[in-house]
Amino acid sequence: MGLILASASPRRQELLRLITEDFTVFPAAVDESLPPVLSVQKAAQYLARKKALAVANEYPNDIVLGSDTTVVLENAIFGKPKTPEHAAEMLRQLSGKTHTVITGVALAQGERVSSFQTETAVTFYPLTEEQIQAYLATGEPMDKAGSYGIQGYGALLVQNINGDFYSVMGLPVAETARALQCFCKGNDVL
Ligand SMILES: Cc1cn([C@H]2C[C@H](O)[C@@H](COP(=O)(O)OP(=O)(O)OP(=O)(O)O)O2)c(=O)[nH]c1=O
Repeated sequence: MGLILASASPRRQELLRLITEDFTVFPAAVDESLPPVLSVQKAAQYLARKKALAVANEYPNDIVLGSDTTVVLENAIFGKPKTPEHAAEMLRQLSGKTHTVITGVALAQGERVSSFQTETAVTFYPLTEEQIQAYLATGEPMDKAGSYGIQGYGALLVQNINGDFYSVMGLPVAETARALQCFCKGNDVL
């Protein structure tokens, strides 16, 4: 029995390595559309479970970790930008406000699945159009929820966080380590 990370995210791979080097990567290819009745607060955990179960179905003997990070502002989900202008528009909306980054984490083995989510409040400085364009020019926004990376140049946008930095980056490392221990003992994670 091994551990599989069902993620194409290089950040998640980097963060999981803080827990263990002994895992393989098998990105989950799932439809990330959301049921209309699902609240935005539950979307990240819903998608984390969907990713983990999709890969667990392929590898029923292994433990599979799936995760999803969403940026939520005023009850709207900001996913990964489709174009640079879409990214700029997200950053204009996030400017000077506090949003919530929700990261869902799911562990699955066969049909067994257990999950949790963490929420971090992130406050942006008010951003000028010049700052937004300069950040876009780094290329960093394009593969990240909310069009920013707190671990990179995006650090310059952030005035304050309240919660887990690593959860914003893509994986709440300490909680995931403890969840893995619980799951491996046959218990639910939280
Ligand atoms: C908010 C924020 C997100 N991100 C990244 C983490 C995730 O890679 C991405 C959120 O998109 P996700 O859909 O959660 O993950 P992904 O598509 O990159 O990978 P996979 O679905 O295969 O697991 O945004 C950062 O790197 N830094 C940040 O500050």
